[in-house]
Amino acid sequence: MPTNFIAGPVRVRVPATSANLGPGFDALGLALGLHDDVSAEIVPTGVRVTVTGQGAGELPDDDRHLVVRSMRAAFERLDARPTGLAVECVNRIPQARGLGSSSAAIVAGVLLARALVTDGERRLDDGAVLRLAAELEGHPDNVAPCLLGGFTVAWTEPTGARAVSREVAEGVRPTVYVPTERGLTAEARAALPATVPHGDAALTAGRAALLVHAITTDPTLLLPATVDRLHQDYRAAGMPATAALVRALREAGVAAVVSGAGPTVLALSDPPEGFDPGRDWQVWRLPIDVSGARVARGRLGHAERDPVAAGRKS
Ligand SMILES: Nc1ncnc2c1ncn2[C@@H]1O[C@H](COP(=O)(O)OP(=O)(O)O)[C@@H](O)[C@H]1O
Ligand SMILES: N[C@@H](CCOP(=O)(O)O)C(=O)O
Repeated sequence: MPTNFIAGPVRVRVPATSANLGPGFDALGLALGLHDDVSAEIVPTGVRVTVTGQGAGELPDDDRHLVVRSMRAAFERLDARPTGLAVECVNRIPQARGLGSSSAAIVAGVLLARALVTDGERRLDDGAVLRLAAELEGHPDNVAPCLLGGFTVAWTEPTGARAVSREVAEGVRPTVYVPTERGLTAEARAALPATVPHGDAALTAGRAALLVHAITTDPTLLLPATVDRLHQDYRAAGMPATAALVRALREAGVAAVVSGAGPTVLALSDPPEGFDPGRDWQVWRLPIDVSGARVARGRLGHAERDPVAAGRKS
């Protein structure tokens, strides 16, 4: 049976995410109140991508664009063949910084493709969307909070990725310290060893379990709960300023970790009055995104087209 497309554009708002949260490598993640807005429409021919904000003038404007590649992957699952695509991206999530920009682009693409197909939700349910997005990203810990919002635990079974989302306790106050320099996740993953000492694995597993309790119930435990021995030390040489800031914040009693694969630093509690991060970081206090990716009919409106998110001008 031929696939039918809906008439007119659809849009999606996708949150930034911070993965790992210290000990939860490739498993734990948090959705943050900083978003990309993307719209897509079926057009008679060709592929056209416009980008405003982060990545404008750098990202490809054709089939190589990650949103389009993700749409293509979803269309394939849906057995749908669009004639052409027009995509508009308003990006606020800094790219290659450890804030899940690639996952946001992938989730946007998969959800937009599904929304453009008339019976898309029936043919690609939410579980299938998570599985496909995790497959495209290569690990599930960013796409899970991006889709579900809140704090998520993700894991992979033989059939693919799964995830649960939990509400975050009051008193968890995320701040991100975003540097100018970039770091590609693929390169940071290449810095990891194939095996780790049993003691490091055991310690980290215990802290990851404690973190689920700390972040959902008792934030006073966040400092011990964010100790990791699986990835941050191995990656420190590639991001010395990040490692130094994590250390300084932790010595000041702040539950700070490398955000994702870095080089952004995530603090889950407030720094002491007058704390000086010591160089030119962009420092953003971000709310938690509780709803995850949201899809709607229609093109981007005036508010969605503002590339600078409210409160993000520090
Ligand atoms: N909004 C976007 N649109 C298109 N491509 C993107 C977007 N965000 C990220 N990417 C692609 O993903 C790369 C960064 O991915 P990655 O190294 O995983 O960093 P991050 O931690 O930001 O996800 C970018 O260099 C770019 O190629
Ligand atoms: N678990 C992954 C998380 C990568 O997150 P990103 O935001 O840097 O893409 C890893 O640590 O490699």
